[in-house]
Amino acid sequence: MFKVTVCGAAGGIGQPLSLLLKLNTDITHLALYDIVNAPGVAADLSHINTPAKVTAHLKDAELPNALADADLVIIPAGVPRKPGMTRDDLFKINAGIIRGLAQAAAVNCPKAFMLIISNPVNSTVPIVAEVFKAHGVYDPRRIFGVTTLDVVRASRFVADIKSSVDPISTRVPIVGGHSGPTIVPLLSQIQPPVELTTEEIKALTQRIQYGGDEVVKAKDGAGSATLSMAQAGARFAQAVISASVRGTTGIVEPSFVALTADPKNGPAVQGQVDGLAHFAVPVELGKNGVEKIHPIGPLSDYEKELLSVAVKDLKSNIQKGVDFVANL
Ligand SMILES: NC(=O)c1ccc[n+]([C@@H]2O[C@H](COP(=O)([O-])OP(=O)(O)OC[C@H]3O[C@@H](n4cnc5c(N)ncnc54)[C@H](O)[C@@H]3O)[C@@H](O)[C@H]2O)c1
Ligand SMILES: O=C(O)C[C@H](O)C(=O)O
Repeated sequence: MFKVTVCGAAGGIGQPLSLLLKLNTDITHLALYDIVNAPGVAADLSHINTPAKVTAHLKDAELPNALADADLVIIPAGVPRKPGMTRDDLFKINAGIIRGLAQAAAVNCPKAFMLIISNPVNSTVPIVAEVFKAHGVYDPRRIFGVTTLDVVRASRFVADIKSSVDPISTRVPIVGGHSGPTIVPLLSQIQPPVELTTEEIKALTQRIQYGGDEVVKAKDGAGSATLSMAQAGARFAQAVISASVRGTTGIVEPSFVALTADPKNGPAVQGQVDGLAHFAVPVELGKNGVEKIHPIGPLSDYEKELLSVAVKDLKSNIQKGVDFVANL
């Protein structure tokens, strides 16, 4: 039995993400929550002949039912960017939405894996962590900021300029956070290795850091990435589910997590990033969520510069989330 709840299930990400989750045969119950249109999405998906039972949960009164006994909660609820906006501009609206959903999750499914997609991820993940702390149910191994889209894009963008590169199997480690300069691609560590010139490294780094803006611009006011995000979110959910339900070992995915999630290796990363509480790192998944935080590895001088810029922004983004919960 494995119940997944999608909060924001009727949205641009929520609908294709729920479709991909309905196709996941490890899921036995898919609960779809939104403040609009959840019944329509649920009725539609419930006709697909896969095992998951689909239930609809509309508006506040249905939130406890949606979350009750969930094993995994994935949250793409909230507003997306329009051209000219930064992800941080979304804080004003999304912080309150995430806080409310986290409060309900802390009460109704305190042991669930929490996968946060809503922006600004650098602040919304600390909000969820602080709410869980306030309820006395915090387990840093179970709260994840979904940064998978950055690595999905990065492998595709490398393949765009190197025709011999397989975009499916090529892995580009990305550390830091999920917004412009906090996204730090480690192109010196691509696996399998790819030879890149200094110009190619700079151009690729810029494109990976601002990949989200490409979509926002192309959608021209109609939102941000939804379909690629749904694929990335389903991939990350599958990774967490495979490690926890099937006990599959050796699954490594990037995620924005608390460095305390791995008391053995987290402090080593912390030493490199000036005491940040949260950081996007390659994470090895296990039965309880974060099993191991992988080291950042040796960085080129260029990557070290990028990292020092990222750390400054991250510090204030994280503090903003922490303060939002503290100043209730
Ligand atoms: N982490 C990432 O890589 C990544 C990628 C793309 C988008 N995003 C973010 O995901 C979020 C959603 O994007 P979208 O394009 O799906 O937006 P959208 O507007 O299409 O959908 C958002 C959905 O959330 C619902 N919603 C609003 N308040 C809610 C609440 N209190 N409870 C439950 N549902 C609520 C809305 O009704 C809507 O259906 C945005 O914040 C966006 O910036 C993150
Ligand atoms: O760019 C955005 O605002 C959405 C998302 O964070 C993305 O990276 O596509």
